[in-house]
Amino acid sequence: MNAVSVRSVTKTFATRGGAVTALANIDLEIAAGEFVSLIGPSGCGKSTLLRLIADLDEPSSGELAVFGKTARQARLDQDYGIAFQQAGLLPWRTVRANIELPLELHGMGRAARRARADELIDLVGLGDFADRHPDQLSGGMQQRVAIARSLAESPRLLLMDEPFGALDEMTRERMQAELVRLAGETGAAVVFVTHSIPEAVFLSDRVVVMSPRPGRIREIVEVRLGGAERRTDALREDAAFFDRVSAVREALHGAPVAGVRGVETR
Ligand SMILES: Nc1ncnc2c1ncn2[C@@H]1O[C@H](COP(=O)(O)OP(=O)(O)OP(=O)(O)O)[C@@H](O)[C@H]1O
Repeated sequence: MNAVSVRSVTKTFATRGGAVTALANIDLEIAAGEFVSLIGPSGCGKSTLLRLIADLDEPSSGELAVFGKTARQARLDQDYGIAFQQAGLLPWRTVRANIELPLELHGMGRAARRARADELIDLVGLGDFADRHPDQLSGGMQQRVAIARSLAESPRLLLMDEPFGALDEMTRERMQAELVRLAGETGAAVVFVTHSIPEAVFLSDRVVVMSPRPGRIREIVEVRLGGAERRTDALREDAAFFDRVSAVREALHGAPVAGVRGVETR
């Protein structure tokens, strides 16, 4: 059964200036365990698509399934972890308590919760900050807390909207490698929104290239550079990697040049 199934989905927003079609006729199947990135010019509907999958909004037409359930049922069953642009942390809770929150809500015992949170804090490199509050952290650190929280229950689907956007380049590359490893180990499918072509290529099995408004899928680029063990710094220097980066870039530039605004090509 596929992790995500999007069929003929359209999303229109009513605005003061009239109806805005954010997504037009999107069809996309994401297999269990598959890593798929969404990339495209600013405003092409990447976040909207992710929000529909997460049941934070509803399609205007078409159908959407998450592990064969409605998006709503999947949300109620908490079948996925979410890490979005805004970290969405609770300001009155410490880093550790924020990460423990989903575990607490699901009735995990105190000791097990603490052990799991410590593991995740270690993973995102916040060992010295476990007892701090979000307002005592940088934006990038807050994002790392949100990522740790999304991983807390080893979900079989992760929905991530530019989760590494505020990270410095070194941390970003380390987190990319960790995310690939984690997704591989837990068999989680990932839907990942990014503006960075190299990031999309490094992480993904497939890169979905979207066109400017109304957002459509222009092309799906197969990447498949190998398992987590191959996703090392060496891969970033590899000819196969550059080849896929070029393929995604060309797919994006199929648009008028003005259309690629907002996409990092570094
Ligand atoms: N709640 C809303 N009401 C009205 N219009 C909206 C709403 N949410 C999104 N839109 C519009 O839908 C389009 C797609 O927005 P979306 O945020 O999904 O794009 P995006 O590809 O994620 O952009 P970015 O890369 O800049 O984050 C945009 O034109 C946006 O203005």
